[in-house]
Amino acid sequence: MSKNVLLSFKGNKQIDTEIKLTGSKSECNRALIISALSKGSVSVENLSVAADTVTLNQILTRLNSEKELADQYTTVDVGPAGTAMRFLTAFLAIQNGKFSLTGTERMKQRPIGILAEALKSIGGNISYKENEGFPPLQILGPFKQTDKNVKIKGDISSQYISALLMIAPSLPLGLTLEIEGELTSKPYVEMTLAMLEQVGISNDWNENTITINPQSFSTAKLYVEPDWSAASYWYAIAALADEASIFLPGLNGYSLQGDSKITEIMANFGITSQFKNGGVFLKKEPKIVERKIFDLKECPDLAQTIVVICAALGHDATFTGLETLKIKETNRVLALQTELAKIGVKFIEKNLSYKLDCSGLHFPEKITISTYEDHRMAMAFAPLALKIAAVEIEEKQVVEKSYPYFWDDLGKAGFSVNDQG
Ligand SMILES: O=C(O)C1=C[C@@H](OP(=O)(O)O)[C@@H](O)[C@H](O)C1
Ligand SMILES: C=C(OP(=O)(O)O)C(=O)O
Repeated sequence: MSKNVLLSFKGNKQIDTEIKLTGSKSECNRALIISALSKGSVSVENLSVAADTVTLNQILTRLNSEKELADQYTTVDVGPAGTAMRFLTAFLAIQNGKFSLTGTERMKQRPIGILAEALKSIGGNISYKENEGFPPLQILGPFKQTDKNVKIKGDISSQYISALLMIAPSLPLGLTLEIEGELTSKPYVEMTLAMLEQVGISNDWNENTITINPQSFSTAKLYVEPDWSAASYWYAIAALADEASIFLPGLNGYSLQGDSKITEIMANFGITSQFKNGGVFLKKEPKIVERKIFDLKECPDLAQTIVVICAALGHDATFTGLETLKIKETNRVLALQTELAKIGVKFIEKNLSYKLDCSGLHFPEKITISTYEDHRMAMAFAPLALKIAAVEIEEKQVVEKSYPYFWDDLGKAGFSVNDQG
């Protein structure tokens, strides 16, 4: 099977297309955990085809059918899915079985200690099977809650907090979570609370403390919106094309997803977003880009998209709020630095901010982009095919994590997409 894909865009760089995006993996993975905790009273509509969601769904379905085997060890492998790892750590901690929770080699380098220790502090029986603070984990039930108060650092990953919030209503004492330090990726915590509210779970968020009392889930349907992080690549395509008119059905202006901020960010680049006919229309208007500073603390998954857009447009800029990028699917800072160097662009780290220096920007005839097991490296660099005659993206299957039909959709929009050895 071919591993790489070669992209090009022949003729005028005009994009006129309609792309139906799959559901948000963040919303789906919350919906699946909430549905499992609700013991069936909550159902999910518009499930994503993202591999991270398919994996979590399969795991939860299997766990449900194996309940009677509570004395045996169950190995649960989340692959590269960060949300599945974090959400399942909390979910499994309150089940009756014995679990070994693991993932890819990269997952074993992504920290879990903050969440595991928080769960241990309220009665969870969790230990590290290899390295202290990292997966794989051994998780043993049954769970006996010993405390309702948890302190948790907020600046490493918001997923730890979301994981705890989702189990909170099912705990005999509920939970009072005190977030220490600055909260990163805050819209994802708001998404968790909003989805819990949709199924009848109330919360009290006061400054840095969130309380959820023991409550039962109402009978409800959670509807999953298409993925705004995936939409960001279409904004990038619009930004790099000469002309663009793109319709993305199903997206709306009142999203739970923080990455919907892409509409606002891309307005700076002349890409307008008009919500009508049940979706969003992107149009490219002539515009001189003036914005020089981008703070992406609330939308870290947009970082690669926006950095590559700026680089390709030769737009020097400063980025902040990227502290968590080094512990995602790959060290995204290093990956960006290495790949941007191939077009002469520097991404310089200085005092918690990053300067993009495009003074050496050049477009070679052909470029090959490494993806480091990171779907967003592949998708963020693919739009460069509107500027460079041939763009080869390595390990094309990485996109499956969140957007399996990405290459097909590029083909639909007029890119030529050819498998390479
Ligand atoms: O809760 C979620 O669904 C996510 C939260 C974010 O992670 P961090 O909170 O670790 O930044 C984001 O990067 C990830 O893709 C999905
Ligand atoms: C960081 C991401 O995912 P996760 O943390 O869920 O692996 C992502 O999708 O960009």
